[in-house]
Amino acid sequence: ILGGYEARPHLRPYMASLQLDGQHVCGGFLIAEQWVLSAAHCTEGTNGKLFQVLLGAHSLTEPEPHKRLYRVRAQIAHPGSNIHNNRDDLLLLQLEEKAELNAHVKVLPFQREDRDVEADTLCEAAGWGTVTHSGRRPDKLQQVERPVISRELCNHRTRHDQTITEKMMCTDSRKKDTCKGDSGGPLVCNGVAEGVVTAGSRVCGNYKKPAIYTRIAPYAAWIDGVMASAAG
Ligand SMILES: NCc1cccc(Nc2n[nH]c3ncnc(Nc4cccc(O)c4)c23)c1
Repeated sequence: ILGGYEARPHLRPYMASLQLDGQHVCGGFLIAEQWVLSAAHCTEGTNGKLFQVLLGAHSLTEPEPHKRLYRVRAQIAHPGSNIHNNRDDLLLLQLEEKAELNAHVKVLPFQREDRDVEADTLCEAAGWGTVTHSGRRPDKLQQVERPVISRELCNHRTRHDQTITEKMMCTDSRKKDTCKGDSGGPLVCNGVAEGVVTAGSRVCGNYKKPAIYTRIAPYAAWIDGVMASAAG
């Protein structure tokens, strides 16, 4: 997160850190007791290795009550996701067991009504992604508030030039923005997860390249289907 600030500890008890060999790779969030939603691009370069999912954390390194690392039973990328574009950039992770829910570990509801969030709506992104252009990684969860911008503006040829589909949304990226390692985290508007951070052009903090999110509502049926079929 560029231009943000340290989150109030455990005020975002749905936040997940997707890790490989103890290293934060991407964000994610708890959508059900045994399921985390993240971004398919997070699996690039992982050589098919399964993530471990850290829940209940504020600091990535310090011991904290309710902080727990979960093994992953299955990682299911959306069938339409691919390395060449940002379409269908969603990843479902089934935890080895149901997460122990408590004050520090909670499920975040996601939007099921497929309707655009109005431009200028203030939403929040959070994550352990880089906090400087030189790539400094924070130990503690960061957050930033960003206004939604219209798909029309985001699709302008000087911005993302007609690549933003109706299954994506954008926020202003002037100075304050999501960045490397924030992918997979939720964009929360009025307490509901409306989007999942996708890297897009990978640029951070430049107003010419607004932040892009995969809208969740268009994928509600896919998400429900995967969770139902893997249940038990
Ligand atoms: N703001 C959109 C967004 C959301 C999520 C991730 C991203 N960026 C990135 N995702 N993956 C990456 N691998 C390498 N570099 C990256 N961006 C980067 C790194 C240093 C300085 C800088 O200005 C930008 C990214 C960008």
